[in-house]
Amino acid sequence: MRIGIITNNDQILGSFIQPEILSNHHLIHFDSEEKYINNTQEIDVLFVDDQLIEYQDVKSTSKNYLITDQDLYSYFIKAKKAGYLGFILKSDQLENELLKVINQFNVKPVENPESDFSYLIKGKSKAIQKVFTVLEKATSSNINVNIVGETGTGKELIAQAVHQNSSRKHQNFVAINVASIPKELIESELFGYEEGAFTGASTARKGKFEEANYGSIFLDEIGELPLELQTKLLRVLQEREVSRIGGNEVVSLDLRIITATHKNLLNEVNNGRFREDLYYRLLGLTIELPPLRERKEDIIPLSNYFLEDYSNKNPSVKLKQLSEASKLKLMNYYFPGNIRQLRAVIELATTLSEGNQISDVDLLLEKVEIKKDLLEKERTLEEYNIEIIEYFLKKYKGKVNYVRDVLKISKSKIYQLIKDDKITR
Ligand SMILES: Nc1ncnc2c1ncn2[C@@H]1O[C@H](COP(=O)(O)OP(=O)(O)OP(=O)(O)O)[C@@H](O)[C@H]1O
Repeated sequence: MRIGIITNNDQILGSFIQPEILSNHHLIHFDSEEKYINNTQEIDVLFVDDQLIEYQDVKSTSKNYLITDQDLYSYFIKAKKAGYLGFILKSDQLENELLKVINQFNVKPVENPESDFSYLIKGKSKAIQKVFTVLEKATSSNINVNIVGETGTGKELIAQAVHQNSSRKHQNFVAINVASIPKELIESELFGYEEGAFTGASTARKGKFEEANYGSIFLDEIGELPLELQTKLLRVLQEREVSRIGGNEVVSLDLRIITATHKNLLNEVNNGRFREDLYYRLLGLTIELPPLRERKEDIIPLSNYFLEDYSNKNPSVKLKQLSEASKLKLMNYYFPGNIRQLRAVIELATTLSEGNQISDVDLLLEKVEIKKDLLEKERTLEEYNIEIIEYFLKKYKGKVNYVRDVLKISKSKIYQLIKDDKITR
């Protein structure tokens, strides 16, 4: 049995309810950000702060209660009409009232309330179970976490799961994608600046480290951090303090650092692109997210979850089922964009399909097409090989692992061709 509370009012969790008191129950705190609210379908009993009433779709399967400070009959009627079973008042009795409602549903305390990740991360494959085991270790300590996986495998989701299941869950989770910020802005984004620190710094601004203090910071694509900033980051991590650009004040840091990369960082170290000392500082626990094609048993459960999620978020969209042919098509596809691509394909198919079923033609999967003129010129077999390998290497943006899997050839063969200048990446 899972209990949820949606509120953006810290007071409710702060002064009225001590989170530890409810921690025997599976209390999940959502804030007003839509992404959390949209994750409430699997909650059994949900308490919603009345200030957020318009955000919450009470058609979800949970039993919904309002938390309100308006003891008004008309309000009660409104809540009933909106599908709420009742309401409890924001008062110093709030905690008792909450427990009364919970007990009414015979909610059994869960044995280990900190270790259920399945409300956020879907999938039942062995690979994902292994991820859950490492996640459990990560959340019960303050260790750094490093997530490795191809694009779209769920690295950011895992980072959120680490944060939301840790003792820091009521503090900020701040994510920053190093690769998406122009090089010259990364430093001020991470460390902040004082007014007048440089031209254009008309007001002082906190950096991401300060924003994340007491919570967690997620440094996505850390392998892209320029070398000079790696030195500064190392200093911040060693001294556990930060000061803004152009400032003298030092802020002590108490946060968890979660990093992610699609690159093999050790290779980057060996190639002199990543500082070895920083690599070891950040190392901590590593969570490897396998590509979707290596956990095929997750494809259909994930597809069903995305179908449900999409129709929950768009009340005018009916929940549709996958036909047998469409399941087969999904199972046989390669998914270079992993789970992100699967989600997009399913959402588009829902829109394209007529009726209650999604057929295989509704699933638009990018095809790998060999150039038509391939056979027009005469070549040796070796030349054909080179042309095909080069074609796929370009298609998959230089990702040798993809090409290896598609063409079933060894990585060393590809690297040899690159080394011999027979193909370019
Ligand atoms: N196990 C999962 N269960 C449900 N949704 C998932 C799962 N894994 C990934 N997703 C969804 O797939 C999409 C991509 O995930 P996410 O952004 O976490 O990937 P990423 O590895 O961080 O990608 P990138 O490397 O491109 O930043 C998101 O919409 C996320 O919610």
